[in-house]
Amino acid sequence: MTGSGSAAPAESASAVPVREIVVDSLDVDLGGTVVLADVTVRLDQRRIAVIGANGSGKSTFARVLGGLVTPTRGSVAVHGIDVARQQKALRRAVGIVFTNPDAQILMPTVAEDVAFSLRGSGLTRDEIADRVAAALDVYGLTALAEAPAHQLSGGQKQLLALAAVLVRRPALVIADEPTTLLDLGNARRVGGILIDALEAQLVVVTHDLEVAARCDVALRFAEGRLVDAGEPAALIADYRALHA
Ligand SMILES: Nc1ncnc2c1ncn2[C@@H]1O[C@H](COP(=O)(O)OP(=O)(O)OP(=O)(O)O)[C@@H](O)[C@H]1O
Repeated sequence: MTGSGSAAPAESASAVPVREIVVDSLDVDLGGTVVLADVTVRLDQRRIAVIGANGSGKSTFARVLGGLVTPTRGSVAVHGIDVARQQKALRRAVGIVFTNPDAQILMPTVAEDVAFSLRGSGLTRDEIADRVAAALDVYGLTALAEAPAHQLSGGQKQLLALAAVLVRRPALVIADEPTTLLDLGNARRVGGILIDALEAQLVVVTHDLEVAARCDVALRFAEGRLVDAGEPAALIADYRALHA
């Protein structure tokens, strides 16, 4: 299909219902450049892959969904939340994992950084401690709980950033190249968590076509336009053929 219309619904791996992302005639101009043009799509699948060439607009699309870039024209609703008008509700609903984890580390130690995500959550100290311990365990960071966060390796920081986002249990997780810095074992660990175990809806921007293939739907951007949306296997085969 072309850049407008609905992506074909795909079966969700999770029994938990997901809500919808509705993008209507979205344009984004940045610094006088058209970065996204006329993007229209409805997404109710749980795992959504965003692929395409460097500079095609993938990260900008993800940043719009996360409220970090404002639409120039058109509208975007994430689970019924207007991204341009309801920033506070959007921040509660969405967790964003950036490519550069340094930008997300806010506290001196690993455990404090994960706990910081739960400030204002209404949980008791004990509940926070339990959630933090469980998150550190899932990401293999327990032994580093008291380590200075800024001294971790790049891959360990990536795991910490994921733990700090997912501990809040957001309804939508946006991950921009989440496995870029990870070794094979940790890439599998993170892929397993995001793709297989997560109950939240996931938008993952990735150049890793194996990750994209494991999603329920894939979107392909080219030169700021959504040029393909649908079942990942066929879409990826077409994309590979373009570069054969
Ligand atoms: N703040 C900005 N001002 C002007 N142009 C921008 C800005 N941010 C991004 N762009 C441009 O928008 C285009 C799309 O960028 P974007 O980061 O969304 O692409 P991408 O598909 O995620 O690329 P990559 O795969 O390389 O990460 C690029 O040409 C980029 O230079």
